[in-house]
Amino acid sequence: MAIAYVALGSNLGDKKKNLQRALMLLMQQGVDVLQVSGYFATEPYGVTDQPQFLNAVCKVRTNLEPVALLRTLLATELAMGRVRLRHWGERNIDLDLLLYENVVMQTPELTLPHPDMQNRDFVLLPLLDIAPELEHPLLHKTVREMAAELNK
Ligand SMILES: Nc1ncnc2c1ncn2[C@@H]1O[C@H](COP(=O)(O)OP(=O)(O)OP(=O)(O)O)[C@@H](O)[C@H]1O
Ligand SMILES: Nc1nc2c(c(=O)[nH]1)N=C(CO)CN2
Repeated sequence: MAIAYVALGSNLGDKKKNLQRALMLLMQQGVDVLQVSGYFATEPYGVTDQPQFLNAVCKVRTNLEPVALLRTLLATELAMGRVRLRHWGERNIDLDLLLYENVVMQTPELTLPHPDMQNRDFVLLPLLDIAPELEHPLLHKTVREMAAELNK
C-alpha cells in the first residue's frame, strides 16, 4: 500500500458538494481517504478573472500504482461530467496528484511531484492543515517551509 496526496478544486456550481462527491467517488473506487483538510476559499491563481475556488487536499492509501491512481482521478472527473471552460479556468472539479510516496517521475502523462505545487497557496494551505512536516522529495523542504517561502 502507498500513501499519496491529492488536491481537489472547484469553482463552478455547488463547490462544496463537488468536493464531497469527488471524495465519495474516490472511496467507491477503492481509494482509502485517510484524511481530508479543511475547505479553503481561495483567490483564482493564474487566470484571475474567474470566481473564487474552493480547495482541499486529502491523504489517501491505495494499492494502485501512480499512473493508475492518476487515471482514477481522471475517471472521477469524467464521472462528474467534468466541465472546463479554458486552460487554468473555471471547472466544476479538478483533481491533481501532488505526491505519491517519494516517487519522482516525468512522463507526458504524469509528473511527480506535481511540478507547480510549491507555487500554489491553494495547495500548500490545505496541506499545512494535514501534513505540515511532509517533505518534498526533490526540493527537500517541508510543506511548512514551502508555505513560508511563498508568503515572504
Ligand atoms: N501530477 C499530476 N496531477 C494531475 N495531472 C497531471 C500530473 N502530471 C501530469 N498530469 C497531466 O496533466 C494533464 C492535464 O491536467 P489538467 O487538465 O488537470 O491541467 P490543468 O488543471 O488545466 O493544469 P494544472 O495541472 O497545472 O493544474 C492530465 O491529463 C495529466 O495527464
Ligand atoms: N485558487 C485556485 N486557482 C486555480 C485553481 C485552483 O484549484 N484554485 N486551479 C486552476 C487550474 O488547475 C487554476 N487556478
